[in-house]
Amino acid sequence: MSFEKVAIIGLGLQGGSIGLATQEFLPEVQTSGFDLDPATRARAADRGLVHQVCETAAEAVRDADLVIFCVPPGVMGEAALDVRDALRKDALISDVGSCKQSIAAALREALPDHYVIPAHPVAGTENSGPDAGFAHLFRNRWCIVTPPEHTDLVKLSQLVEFWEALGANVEIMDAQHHDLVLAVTSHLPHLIAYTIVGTASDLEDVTQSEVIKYSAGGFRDFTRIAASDPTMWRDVFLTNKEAVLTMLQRFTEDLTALQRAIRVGDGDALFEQFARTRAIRRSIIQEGQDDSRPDFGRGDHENGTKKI
Ligand SMILES: NC(=O)c1ccc[n+]([C@@H]2O[C@H](COP(=O)([O-])OP(=O)(O)OC[C@H]3O[C@@H](n4cnc5c(N)ncnc54)[C@H](O)[C@@H]3O)[C@@H](O)[C@H]2O)c1
Ligand SMILES: O=C(O)C(=O)C[C@]1(C(=O)O)C=C[C@@H](O)C=C1
Repeated sequence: MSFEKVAIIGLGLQGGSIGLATQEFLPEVQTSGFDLDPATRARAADRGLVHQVCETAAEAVRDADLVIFCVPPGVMGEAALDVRDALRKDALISDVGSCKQSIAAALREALPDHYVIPAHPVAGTENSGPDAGFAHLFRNRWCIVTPPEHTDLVKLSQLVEFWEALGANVEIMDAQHHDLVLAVTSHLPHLIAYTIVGTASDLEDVTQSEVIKYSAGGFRDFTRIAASDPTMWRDVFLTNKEAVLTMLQRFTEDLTALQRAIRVGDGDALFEQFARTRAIRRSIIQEGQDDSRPDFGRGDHENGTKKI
């Protein structure tokens, strides 16, 4: 492995998982970490999320040749500014943020003299904080790397090698394209889940206890997604605003078309749409991309997504 010391800023789900995975799959690499929250630092030390939990961000990045920011999207820039003067000159800067264009801009503005190669592991759960991380989070999951034009190819291949060592399948993508794709595959589904769970619990003739009692079906899957971290998701929608609004516009048009089909009794239109989406789900399963990985089910780890 090209890196000798990896510093992780933010020791929640992502930071903790990177720390644990690095220790498990790259035992020769030193890991250090910092979190703004003292209770999280204490818990990170108890769980051994990294070899060394530091009291300051500057101390964590000292001598590190890879620094990964694992904080909410809205504070990437300020977290980077915190370490600017303590960084090694040749340290590679990366992150795991869910949106790429605005985070890349914030990191580059804070650290103009460093190589910044952003990344996004498309792997997560609805849990957050220092107890949420686990070493196998990235196994067989995509990690999308969004290098800037004319990036240093050696540094890029080192970062790819790092993520592959943690078990991820790496894809290189343009940041703008990433934000558009993830707006529809990740951000919009979260917005829909937050909306539908809120709507159900707001209904005057449906009590809270009924929402819980009858949520054994499809609705239950929505409640899992809607339990995701409010800080992170507030930041995702504010930092990927344009792409989300574009996709939301398309979604609203399609929803209106279905609404009309129901109103006018157009069963063919409904059947056609549902048959098309069923085929999509089945092709995902055929390609082995469903979420029923043997290491990702109930009981295999403490805090991963449980199938419900
Ligand atoms: N949760 C997911 O499913 C998921 C998946 C892929 C990527 N991401 C991205 O990963 C990043 C982290 O998300 P997470 O799920 O690990 O969140 P998390 O809430 O579990 O962890 C974030 C941690 O950052 C700490 N923090 C906040 N500001 C800080 C600062 N200025 N300096 C140091 N620490 C600070 C918080 O105390 C917290 O412990 C986000 O940018 C998110 O978009 C999340
Ligand atoms: O499985 C989940 O709970 C997730 O929401 C993970 C998920 C996703 O939407 O796929 C959430 C945010 C990310 O940036 C990447 C992964």
